[in-house]
Amino acid sequence: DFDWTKNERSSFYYGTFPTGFSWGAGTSAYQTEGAWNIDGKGISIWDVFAHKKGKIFSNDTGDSSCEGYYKFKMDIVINALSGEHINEKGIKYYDELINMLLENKITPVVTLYHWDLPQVLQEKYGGWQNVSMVNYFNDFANLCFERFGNRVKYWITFNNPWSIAVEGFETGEHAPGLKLKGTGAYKAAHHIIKAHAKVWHTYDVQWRSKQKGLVGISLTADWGEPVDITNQRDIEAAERYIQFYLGWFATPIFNGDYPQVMKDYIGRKSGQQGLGASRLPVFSSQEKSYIKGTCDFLGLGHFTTRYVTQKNYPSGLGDSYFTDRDLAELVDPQWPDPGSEWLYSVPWGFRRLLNFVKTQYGNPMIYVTENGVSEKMLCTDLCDNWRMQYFKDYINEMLKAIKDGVNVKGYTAWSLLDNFEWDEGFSERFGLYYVDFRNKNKPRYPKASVQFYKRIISSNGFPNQREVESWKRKSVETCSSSNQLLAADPLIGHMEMVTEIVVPTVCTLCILLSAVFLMFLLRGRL
Ligand SMILES: CCCCCCCCCCCCC/C=C/[C@@H](O)[C@@H](N)CO[C@@H]1O[C@H](CO)[C@H](O)[C@H](O)[C@H]1O
Repeated sequence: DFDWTKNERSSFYYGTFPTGFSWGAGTSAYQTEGAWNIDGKGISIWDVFAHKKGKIFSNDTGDSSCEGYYKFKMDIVINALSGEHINEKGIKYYDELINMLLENKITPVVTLYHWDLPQVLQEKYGGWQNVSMVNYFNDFANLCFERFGNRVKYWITFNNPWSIAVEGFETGEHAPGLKLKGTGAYKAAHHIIKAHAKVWHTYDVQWRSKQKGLVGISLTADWGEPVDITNQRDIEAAERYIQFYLGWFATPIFNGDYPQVMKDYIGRKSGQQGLGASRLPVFSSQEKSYIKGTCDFLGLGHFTTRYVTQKNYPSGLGDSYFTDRDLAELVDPQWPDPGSEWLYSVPWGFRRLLNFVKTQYGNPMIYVTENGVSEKMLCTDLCDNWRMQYFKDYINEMLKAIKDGVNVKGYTAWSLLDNFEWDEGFSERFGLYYVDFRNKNKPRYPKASVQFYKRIISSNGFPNQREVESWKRKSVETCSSSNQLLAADPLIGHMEMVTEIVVPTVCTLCILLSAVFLMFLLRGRL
């Protein structure tokens, strides 16, 4: 069992990762591609949500975003870190993307669902509130296995189902923007877990022997640390925090059913509300055994930590996912928080979370799929010291976890590029590369952190103190010149406008005027 009382916070560990450890940087379709209505692409729930006024910071949309649909070839070069109707143009785009990744010796790890459900499925069936999504998602996954599976060997069914369920159907901050408090998130999660399991079985039965790939799911979770490690009630509250976050999805997939503590708490509160059944749906015994074991590897997204303490929420006063947990979340004001208001840098929480996964789910193979830190929109400093510090410390805690025996096989930094940060629009930047969204060409500029991350990758870790300390210095040296280029960008943008709009317009006018003048001249002569 996980030992809650052991909280060792050791100093920096110099050493390297096991040979063959994988390194990467992540992106997602809606957040980077743009081209929202091009080449026959259907409309997704995020297209519709972002077009509604007042849903996204500054009413930003992902309509053009980083223009990744057009610029992916360039992005692959910079990433060289060491239904019924099938849209063939879309298939061609992903074909080329995958081929180009492979040509550049980058292994594609493909996420089938990163939140952009076709809007038609939302309108017709209620999206993830409806069990019919299980079959639709399975058809889609099957098509992807058929078309891309000869080249893609790592498949992730869902990215961060916690956010899909809670932010999409409980708080309504994400698409489809529904506030079905205390029921919607549980129902969505139930169907997502079933859909995941079905897709894993489809791969297992129809494709695995030919394609020899792996299918996993990517779960995101914060770490929850008891406020008082000697207080049993705080320890139990912290464990509930994790079980309602990670365990909600991981326990059915690894152990066959929802965490007991979720069944107990939601069941009791539903009873107190006078409901005949728990708001947490129930898996039949057949479903439990079908779902159990449907994970070849666990993708793990992790960004931050909370202190947790017991807090009772009497039933009947606005029941929700949040009040079902009977806990309060706290943060230490000393923790650095450079960007998103929910994101505090607490590296030691990462090692604790990884060890929790090891003890709870039988030490599965883990790929860290998302980990990173943002800065606010107005920050245009490419010398991102705080991000270098974040990556250095979080990656180091992951290394310590590997030394503890956790089976981590790879790490993906979030994110390759600044991009559309969901309800925060473009106001929070997570990228290793800065994207100038003011310029229609969306130029990319390397931040110091990408140089730093490249050094971690090429050394496969942190060889010794002297070398690691020199990395920051060297990375900052290169970012000052990029800062100058970025500062000149409005000027370049202005010059581009002059060459692309003003000059052609003036030339056209000149030609027209000359033609009119010539006509007058000829008329006079005749
Ligand atoms: C008792 C009542 C309390 C009510 C409190 C309600 C407030 C809840 C708000 C929840 C906000 C959680 C925000 C955290 C989200 C992250 O886990 C999530 N963003 C991680 O997902 C990935 O994030 C990346 C960067 O943010 C990136 O956008 C990626 O696409 C996501 O997968």
